[in-house]
Amino acid sequence: MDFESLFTQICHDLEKSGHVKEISTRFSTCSTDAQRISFVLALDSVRARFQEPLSLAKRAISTPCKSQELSTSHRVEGNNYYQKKLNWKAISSYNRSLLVGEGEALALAYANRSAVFHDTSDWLHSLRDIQLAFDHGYPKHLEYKLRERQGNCWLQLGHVRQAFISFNLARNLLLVTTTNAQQSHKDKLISINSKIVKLGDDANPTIGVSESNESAAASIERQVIKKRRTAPDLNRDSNALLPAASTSIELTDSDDRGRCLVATEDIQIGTTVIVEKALASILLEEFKESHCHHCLHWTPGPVPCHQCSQVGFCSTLCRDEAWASYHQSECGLTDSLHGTNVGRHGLLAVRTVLKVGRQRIMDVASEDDGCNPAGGELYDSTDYGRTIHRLVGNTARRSVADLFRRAVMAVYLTSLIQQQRDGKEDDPDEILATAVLQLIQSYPCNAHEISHLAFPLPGTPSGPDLPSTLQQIRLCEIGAAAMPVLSLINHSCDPNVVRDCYGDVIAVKAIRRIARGDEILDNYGYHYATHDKKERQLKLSQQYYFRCNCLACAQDWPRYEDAPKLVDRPELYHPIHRDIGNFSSLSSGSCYPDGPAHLEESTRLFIGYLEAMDSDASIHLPVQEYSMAQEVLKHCWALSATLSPHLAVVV
Ligand SMILES: C[S@@+](CC[C@H](N)C(=O)[O-])C[C@H]1O[C@@H](n2cnc3c(N)ncnc32)[C@H](O)[C@@H]1O
Repeated sequence: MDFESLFTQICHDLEKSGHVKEISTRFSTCSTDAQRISFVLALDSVRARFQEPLSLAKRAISTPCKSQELSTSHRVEGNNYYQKKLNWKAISSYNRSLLVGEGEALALAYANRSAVFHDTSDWLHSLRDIQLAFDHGYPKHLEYKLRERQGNCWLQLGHVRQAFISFNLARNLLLVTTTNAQQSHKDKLISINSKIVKLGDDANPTIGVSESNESAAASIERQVIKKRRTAPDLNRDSNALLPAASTSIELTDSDDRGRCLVATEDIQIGTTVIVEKALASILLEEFKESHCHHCLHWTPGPVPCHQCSQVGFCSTLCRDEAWASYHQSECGLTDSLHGTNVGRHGLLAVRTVLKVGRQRIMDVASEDDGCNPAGGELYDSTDYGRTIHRLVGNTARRSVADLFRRAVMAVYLTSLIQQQRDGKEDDPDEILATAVLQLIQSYPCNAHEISHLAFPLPGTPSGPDLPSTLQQIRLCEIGAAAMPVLSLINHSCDPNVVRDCYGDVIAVKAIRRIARGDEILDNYGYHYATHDKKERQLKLSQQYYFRCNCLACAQDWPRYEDAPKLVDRPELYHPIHRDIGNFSSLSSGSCYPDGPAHLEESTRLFIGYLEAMDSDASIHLPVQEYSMAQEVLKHCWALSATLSPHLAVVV
């Protein structure tokens, strides 16, 4: 149930009771989040209003969400698309069939999806789906088909022995099938025999068939995981006190903006200074069919959760890791949680407490001395207590009404995740609710967006006949993440670093020259080139509670379109415009995977232009060409981080 409606009802109840003023005065005397939670928990009107949504959530959790019938209908829809060669649409229907499938329906959907992957030369995903079809009890009398497909995939991947094993299994199965008198079976047998003969004696394996198949399944899974784009390495050794960052930066304190990161040496444009994996992350609901619920990487063929029909994973490894870590506590509740409409920060807060676990949260609460030291001690991204727990929440600057609303939200979310299948009635856990309250204050000022480039796909209105240019590629927000080290970076409307996402890992690169001693500055979504000063200042003060004093604000720089051009420097102006024109007209064909030589070339070119402008004392920002060169560079990096055509929402 939607939290805002619930909260409005609670406020009405309080007004009707005539106690609003008194409650507000008493609530304003609470000085800690623990006190705020205890206060809300003691209000009968709040508990009473929670009863209905909580029993609905409990019912949802115990309602079976897998359905053979629904799975079959999505599969049949997929088969129709497949026959019409609408491969992406077929995959999308099979994905849906798999999310809701169980038993044989699951096996059949995996098998059918493997056919599309096979036909689109995605041998690895085809092999993986074939294996999963067997694991879920694919009918024996049809197995020969999958074995032959499996043999083809192995062959294409250069694994001749595995191909030989699969073709032999296909032949043996065909020989014993009852209908082998049919002509089609005979033809198939001849074709498989000829494949086996072609492979020759060299391929004849010495190891047992079942043993090799088992290790093959593990190796397929490893290969699927290896296909994910990985972040670049840090430019230097990792900083001993700040392991996600390089020794080129360190954590310190500033007079007016709290903790900050500064350069310990001159940093060149393009240098990777931070590579951090999220302590916790969430995927937005609309991407559940195209991205992994756990690592947030794009996947053409998600593997569903064993129990619920709401989430998919890029691999069985991610599925098992998520289950062991947090998914078993939220399984069946994801629809109820999304239904609260509390937004990404509320959902991320819930995910964080589930992932960290009650015991650790309790330990951290008891150790908390309220200090927030900068530097001098280890700041490890995996350590909730020393990092995420201590993020700036701007509590003192929040109004009583804002804190009350958040405290009620924290209790509601905590009560939801405490709903159990066994029907036990638990009182809301104060420790967890307090942690959630702290996070829903700090995340709006600290959490990071996870984004992914979306390409138009063949078969969508914008492709494939039209060359899809870079303008058609959109940066989509697909999730949110808690990144402890990135959360130490302060804002500038003219930042010197940018972020690139590799699933739930973010790499931070210099987009300007950074001199030793300079602060590392990111942009919180309000850049001088795109938003004017008034709007920036307003948004930053509303969400982040500070007044920006960066150079762009101090000198009130014009936005991009009103900034001067470098016309009096033809030796830079002309080549920059020429190369931007060349870059923009690149077709998607050359942007797509695995041969991004032109991206490296463009990256090198535009770093060169930015270096030239940075080192020329006669060029003063803002300058249009500087912004343009930065934009191209950001685009090159984002493309290199994604580079996979995918099913996400596009244009
Ligand atoms: C993501 S945190 C940055 C790290 C923070 N300084 C700390 O001590 O943890 C965001 C908060 O830092 C402060 N901040 C960020 N940029 C700032 C700036 N340019 N000027 C003043 N305060 C800033 C604001 O309090 C903001 O809510």
